[in-house]
Amino acid sequence: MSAGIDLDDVCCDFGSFRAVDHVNVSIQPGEFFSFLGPSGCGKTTILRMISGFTEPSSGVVRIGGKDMRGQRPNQRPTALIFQNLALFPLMSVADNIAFGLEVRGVDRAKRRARAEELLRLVDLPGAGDKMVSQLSGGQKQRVAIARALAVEPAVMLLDEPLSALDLKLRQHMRAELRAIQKRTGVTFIYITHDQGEALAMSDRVGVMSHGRLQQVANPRDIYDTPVNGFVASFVGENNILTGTVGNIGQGLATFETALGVFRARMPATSMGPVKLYVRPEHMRFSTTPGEVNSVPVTVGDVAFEGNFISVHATTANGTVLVAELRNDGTGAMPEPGAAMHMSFDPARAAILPDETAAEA
Ligand SMILES: Nc1ncnc2c1ncn2[C@@H]1O[C@H](COP(=O)(O)OP(=O)(O)OP(=O)(O)O)[C@@H](O)[C@H]1O
Repeated sequence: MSAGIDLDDVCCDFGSFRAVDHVNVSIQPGEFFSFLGPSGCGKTTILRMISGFTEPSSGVVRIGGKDMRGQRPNQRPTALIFQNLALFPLMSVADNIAFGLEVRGVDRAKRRARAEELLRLVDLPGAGDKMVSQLSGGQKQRVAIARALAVEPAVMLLDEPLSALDLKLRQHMRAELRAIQKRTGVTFIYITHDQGEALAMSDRVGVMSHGRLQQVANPRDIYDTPVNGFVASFVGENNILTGTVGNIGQGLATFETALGVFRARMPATSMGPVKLYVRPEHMRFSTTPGEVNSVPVTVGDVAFEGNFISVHATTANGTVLVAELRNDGTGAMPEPGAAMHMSFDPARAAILPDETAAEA
């Protein structure tokens, strides 16, 4: 019932502009896979090439191992869900869900039974007789998913389906979508520019920039071990320092900056420019200098955010460093104006090819 998808060296050109640039990825049957990236990076174009609305300029899309060249959208085992749901407002919920089955000539009793089954699946049991106009945004979204699932697609393609919903509902629907995907076992391909959505729902995430797939990994690895400055900066926050690499050995390197010499992981030797990236939650404060990677600072803004405390501090040369401290009552809590030391564990900092280099 679910199928894998292979994008084999796929490119898509619009005139002289290359929107998708040599993308290679294999998505497993039953996987929840997200393409994550900023506006214009080529996500929708990838989805359109999978669904058949756009043909690749070169390369091959395979669904369930089958070459899709020449296969029209309605010949592909895919269903597409957009932000604008295009439900029929004057039809009942059940008729909306069963619409695709009616087109295929399935009889009324079977359509109704299938609609009820799908309503239970999306957690709207008994809502079949309601009109679409009586539903909330989140309920409409679930009806749209049920309607797409009615025709038993092997692959669901979701194009920012939650972006029209308010924040609370969006967060709730993340868990719903994930649960629906697990229950059905259908392959979900989800595109979004919202890192929180991609990280929370996906088995794996493909981060894109300028038509290129920068990294494909599970959410934890995307966040903890980004391969370059673009991924590090697009997914989460960072303190970023410029400098030059000194000695390299056993995965760690020294990095000479205007603030002093630091040690950090260097996952790959890069021929181009590199920068040092440290996430705010890995910065520590102390009243005495730390043993490694320590820099004296003057504490600036201390913002209480509930579960964490965000602290800005300034070094002697005016560089602003940001820390996020857990609000758990442990560790020295910086006070505005205090002279302190900030430090970070070398294993928690990375020297990576810099952002502009990754995007070039
Ligand atoms: N039919 C087209 N003709 C010309 N250029 C196009 C066409 N479709 C897309 N593009 C361009 O290709 C690039 C990628 O577009 P795409 O819609 O895939 O991006 P996206 O990552 O989905 O962005 P968004 O998040 O804003 O939807 C953009 O620069 C866009 O302007």
